[in-house]
Amino acid sequence: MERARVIAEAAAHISRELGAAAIMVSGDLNFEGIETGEIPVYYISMRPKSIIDHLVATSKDGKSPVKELGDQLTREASGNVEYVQHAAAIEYALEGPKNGIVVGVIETRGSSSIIVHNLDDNPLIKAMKECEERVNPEVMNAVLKIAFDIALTGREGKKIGAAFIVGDSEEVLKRSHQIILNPYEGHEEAHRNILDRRNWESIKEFALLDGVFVIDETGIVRAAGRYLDVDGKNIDIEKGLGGRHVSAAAISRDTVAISVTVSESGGVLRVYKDAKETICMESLQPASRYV
Ligand SMILES: Nc1ncnc2c1ncn2[C@@H]1O[C@H](COP(=O)(O)OP(=O)(O)OP(=O)(O)O)[C@@H](O)[C@H]1O
Repeated sequence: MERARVIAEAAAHISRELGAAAIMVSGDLNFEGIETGEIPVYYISMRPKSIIDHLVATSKDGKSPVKELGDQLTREASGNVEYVQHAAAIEYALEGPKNGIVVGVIETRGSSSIIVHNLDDNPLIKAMKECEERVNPEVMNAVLKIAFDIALTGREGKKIGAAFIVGDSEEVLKRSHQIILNPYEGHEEAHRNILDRRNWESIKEFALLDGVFVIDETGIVRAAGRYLDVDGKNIDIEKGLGGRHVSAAAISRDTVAISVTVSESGGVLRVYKDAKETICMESLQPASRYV
């Protein structure tokens, strides 16, 4: 039997035995005709760039070829685990499995890996769940979906950035002002509710404006085009990030709001809580589901 088939059969067997919630596949593997016991198979998109960078960061410091190969395999294995964690967290935020085991199958030209991953131990999912303790999970979920979409597709073919400050909205409004007229002012709540998908297009449109979105605990957009009047001193975030990220982190220190940002430059989604970056993810194309 060809290698890919053997790997797919083995992954399906492991998944059935462990009662997995999903199989996540990357690479040229065909599950047609393989008994998966109704476990859904997701085809995930390419590895995020950060993981590829990590993989190719080989150190050539005079190590023996065997040690070099060992290091390369370790990097490859940890890169694959990170890749499955990342893809599973994105599917968690979209409509994918919420808990249990996910079996990841990564097929590259040189190697095949089967990774058994417990979603309960996924650091990104844990961080999302911690946010959900503070903000209505449905509201958090809607914000993440919109943010992923903005990170992935931008607007009119251009990459754009955005920031959503979610929860504790009275305090956030007190610590901010409009830089342009608030496009949500005076509109009925039904048209400002982030839980209603029909309002998502206009939210994405207003993401083009300068400033942040302020969203209350029930999902009502209180304002867009809002400037955060916060003190960015002593905010310890990744070097190279500017005003959008510093102010988003600072407002999460000064209030109990959660900040979700999308960077214009790299399409990276970050979440700040209590001034700390708790999530940093490159956007990936949503997986396509096979079963
Ligand atoms: N204090 C603030 N409050 C609200 N919005 C802000 C604030 N500072 C900056 N912004 C918004 O962020 C945009 C980008 O600013 P800047 O490039 O300094 O941030 P950044 O963190 O580097 O973001 P990106 O990675 O997306 O470029 C500004 O055009 C503005 O819309």
